[in-house]
Amino acid sequence: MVNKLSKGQQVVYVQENETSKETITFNAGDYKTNHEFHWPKTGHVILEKKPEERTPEDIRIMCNLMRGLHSFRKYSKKMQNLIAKVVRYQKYGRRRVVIRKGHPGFSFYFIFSGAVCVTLDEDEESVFTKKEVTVLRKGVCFGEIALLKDVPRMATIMCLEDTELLIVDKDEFFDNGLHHHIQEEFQYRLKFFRDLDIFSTWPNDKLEEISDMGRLEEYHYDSVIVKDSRENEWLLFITKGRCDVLRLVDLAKLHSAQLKEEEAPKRNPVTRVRSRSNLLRGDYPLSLLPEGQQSPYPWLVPATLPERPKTTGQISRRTSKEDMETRTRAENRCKSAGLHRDTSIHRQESGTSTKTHLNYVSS
Ligand SMILES: Nc1ncnc2c1ncn2[C@@H]1O[C@@H]2COP(=O)(O)O[C@H]2[C@H]1O
Repeated sequence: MVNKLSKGQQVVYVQENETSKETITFNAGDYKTNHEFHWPKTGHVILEKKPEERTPEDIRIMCNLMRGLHSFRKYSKKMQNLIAKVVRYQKYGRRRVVIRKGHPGFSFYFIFSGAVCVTLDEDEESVFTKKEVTVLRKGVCFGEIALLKDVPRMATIMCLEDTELLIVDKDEFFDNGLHHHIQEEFQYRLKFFRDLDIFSTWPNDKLEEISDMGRLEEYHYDSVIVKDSRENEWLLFITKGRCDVLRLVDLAKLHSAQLKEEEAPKRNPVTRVRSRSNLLRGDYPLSLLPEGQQSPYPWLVPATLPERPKTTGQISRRTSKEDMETRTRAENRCKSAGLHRDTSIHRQESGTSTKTHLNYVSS
């Protein structure tokens, strides 16, 4: 059963109940608020009570509040009720260390608001100077490894801003069977790695080690996974879906293009265009060549390109269709002249889903 609500000028269709099999006919993400909610007063009142004093109504309210956290939603209804019964609240300020690497583990955490950083470094302050760091935000849970494996904490977790955490302590974690769900996720990751050819010669304990340190993340269509791979400290494995690897090079800055141009000033009728536009400080990006304009590199003949696959990520997001075609033509001209490409695209796939699931391993 689908309900119709009006939202300003738009009409929004929503599922009436959780068990309905109807698919939503709009992208829920378009309506997501950017406002981050803090733990409300009603929640504080409930969490001040001891677990045994919390009423069914309290549990219902708690579950509603926690269902905004995707790691909480993964649990069954029954398990959600159990978590809501035993969870406690704690707020940490910026720079506070929640977990320190090497210490024993006593609790498991859900982030309700704010952001924390994961670091394997001895000096946790490095998170404020490193370019690329692992940040965990609202909805993510952490602190499961030390509890499950009965080992010291694998990493230090430090708050990047004021952060609200909902905490399940070790005894409740096991008494309520929370570890089963997490163990299943561990098994899934380990099996994934074991089935990969590149790890076929790895011993089990090493595979388990990288699998434990891995994270499973989910990305929606058209979202950027890594902005700059040179700054990235992770090895990424696609477990489901597909993504493009894009390389952007600013043609206007290409030294080799400049050299070619300087080598053939007489043959190059487009020097005119350059001085007229005065845009480019010496370089002439082929992508800016107007349609019908004679090429500055007459030996380059534009060829018809086979249709390119639709790309996700920055290029398709930033450029219009025309922009994309111009870019592709330019790229082709460069390629046939042995110059640099302005973009290079490698498609990486696993399955055909529009969502991409990644298994991360820190390098
Ligand atoms: N590489 C990582 N990326 C994100 N989180 C991690 C990473 N390694 C460890 N963690 C989390 O940080 C927590 C530190 O305490 P635990 O080892 O108990 O559990 C760990 C995981 O939940």
